Amino acid sequence: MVENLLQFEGVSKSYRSKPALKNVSFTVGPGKIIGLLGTNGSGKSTLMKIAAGLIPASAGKVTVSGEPVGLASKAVVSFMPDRPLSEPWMRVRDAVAFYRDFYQDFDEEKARKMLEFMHLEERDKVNSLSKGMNERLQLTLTLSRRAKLYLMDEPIGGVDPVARTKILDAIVEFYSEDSSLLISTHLVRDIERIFDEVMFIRDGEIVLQEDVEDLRLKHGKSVDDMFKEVFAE
Ligand SMILES: Nc1ncnc2c1ncn2[C@@H]1O[C@H](COP(=O)(O)OP(=O)(O)OP(=O)(O)O)[C@@H](O)[C@H]1O
Repeated sequence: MVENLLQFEGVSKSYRSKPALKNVSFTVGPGKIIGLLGTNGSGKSTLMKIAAGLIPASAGKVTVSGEPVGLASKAVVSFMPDRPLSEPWMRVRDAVAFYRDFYQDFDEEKARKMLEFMHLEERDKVNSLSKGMNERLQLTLTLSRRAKLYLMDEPIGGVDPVARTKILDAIVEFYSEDSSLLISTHLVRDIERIFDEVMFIRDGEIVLQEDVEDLRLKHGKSVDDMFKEVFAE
């Protein structure tokens, strides 16, 4: 039996009375890079935060490797938030030390290699890093944990095309194939080359989940073309 790394069953979430996720069900298998694609406000961050155990669902069931989301799942899920998790005084080396002390599964050797790949200096102040360099640091910290499931919320949002390429190359280079990676974005064209599978989310509902090769064969379209078609206003 193939183990489901992440499973949502009938998950809904409302903020006060406003629905953000409506009866969402899907599974993520091991060894895949999956794109969670949707326009602004479609529910991507909400879904990510629920999977990471940062906010509760209003209804439904969420499991990671068969266990309900909670302390045990947090130990095997590495979440890259859309804003940096660091203190203003920190240098890159402090941020790395902070992660090392906090997460037992942190691979310092891998972090060093990634910092080098990303052209980040250990003495750089986190506060004075550009947006793109900051995203590189967040990605380094997130991927340096030996997790089963990586969740990345808009890892290439707000950076220029050169930085995007570097970040995507780092994901491909440093991702370990026995884990899975769920990446949310609306920048489909730049990133579709790295996806095995895509999920389209619209107004809080998953409207398509498909293997990227199948999608291209079946519809004769790139993911980006499909995305534009599904989300045309
Ligand atoms: N803390 C909150 N309080 C109230 N409403 C919220 C909150 N967070 C999100 N929402 C609403 O829930 C819906 C889904 O938001 P969410 O942030 O999940 O979307 P998203 O797809 O990540 O969007 P974006 O690409 O713009 O980041 C939106 O309508 C948003 O306004």
